[in-house]
Amino acid sequence: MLVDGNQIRPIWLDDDRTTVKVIDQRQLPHRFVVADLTQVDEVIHAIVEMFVRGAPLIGATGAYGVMIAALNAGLKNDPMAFIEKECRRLKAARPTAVNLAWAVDRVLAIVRTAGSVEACIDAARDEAAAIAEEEAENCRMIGVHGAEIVEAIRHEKDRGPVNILTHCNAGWLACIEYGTATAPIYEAFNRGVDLHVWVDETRPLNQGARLTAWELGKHGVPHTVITDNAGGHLMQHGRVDMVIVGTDRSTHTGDVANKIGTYLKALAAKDNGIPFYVALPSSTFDWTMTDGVKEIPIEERSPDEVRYIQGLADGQLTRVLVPPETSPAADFAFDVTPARLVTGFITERGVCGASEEKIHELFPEH
Ligand SMILES: CSC[C@H]1O[C@H](OP(=O)(O)O)[C@H](O)[C@@H]1O
Repeated sequence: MLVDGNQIRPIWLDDDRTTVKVIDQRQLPHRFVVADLTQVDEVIHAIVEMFVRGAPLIGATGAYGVMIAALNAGLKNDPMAFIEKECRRLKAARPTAVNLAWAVDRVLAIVRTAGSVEACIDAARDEAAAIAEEEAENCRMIGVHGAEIVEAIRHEKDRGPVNILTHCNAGWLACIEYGTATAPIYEAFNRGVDLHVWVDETRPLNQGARLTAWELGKHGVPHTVITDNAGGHLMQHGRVDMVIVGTDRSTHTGDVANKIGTYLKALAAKDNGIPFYVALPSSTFDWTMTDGVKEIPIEERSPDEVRYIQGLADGQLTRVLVPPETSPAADFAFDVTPARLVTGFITERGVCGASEEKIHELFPEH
């Protein structure tokens, strides 16, 4: 994506072809900081602490983590055993986004057949790069297919912009390029469609207020940051025409795990007859699980993410305590929206209904 005249991605390989560079998203929008990852522990730390986040980006980061494991395997007595162990650690970094395990397993399968350690390094590097490029193209196509929906809504309206509500950050900062939920927004905006985005702040880490607002602003997309609880009110008053969100893991039966609060937006959309779309590359479908509410693991993170909020004060990034020091807190990072509340999935192959039958029509190979 173009940011202040520079084409950048949230992750890239340094010219040395061994150092993985990532934008430290914890510090956006107020600080643009790049972190260097050269050790598997650093990759795991970057995923756990959310330097990088978002299913496709977590997957790409895990993929490059396999390359780093191979780079570190050379001095080990049993390099392959070392790589296998490091892959298990990488996959355990965060439980909900299916892309992490999918990407690590895909690279590891190639590495297992590579032979020498040098060959393992090259194979891992090439497969990680391939995953990144495939996901970038998948997100571009999500934008192409999703923009058709936005344009159709624009034509149905007699006046005013298409008002789109999105939750959390399913933008290019969560991917490689374009984003998932934001891809149709960027594509429709680039086509000249009059649109506006309601950006849920998305407590507790404010991925919407911090990240979605930042990237939409950099692209010049009209947007308004709102509290997480304002969406229902706006829907009741006809100020939301569609909802587009991303997902960290969606079952092949149509249940959608996404940032906490998504389920409540889907309920409000259903109650107000507003289309609720989920944008994802097929790498984010879970082809084994059938009941998302029962089966999808929901990450619980440190209560301090709820108790403290970060912002800019006197030019300094500052954390402040919100509840009483003595009040316990709980931080459920995701929830699951049942398929019955989902209008459709926007994928790289097109748009389909949120049912096993319709998903498998689009992806018959699964
Ligand atoms: C395109 S996946 C984006 C997805 O990931 C976010 O979670 P997190 O910021 O914790 O990685 C959120 O659920 C987004 O919708």
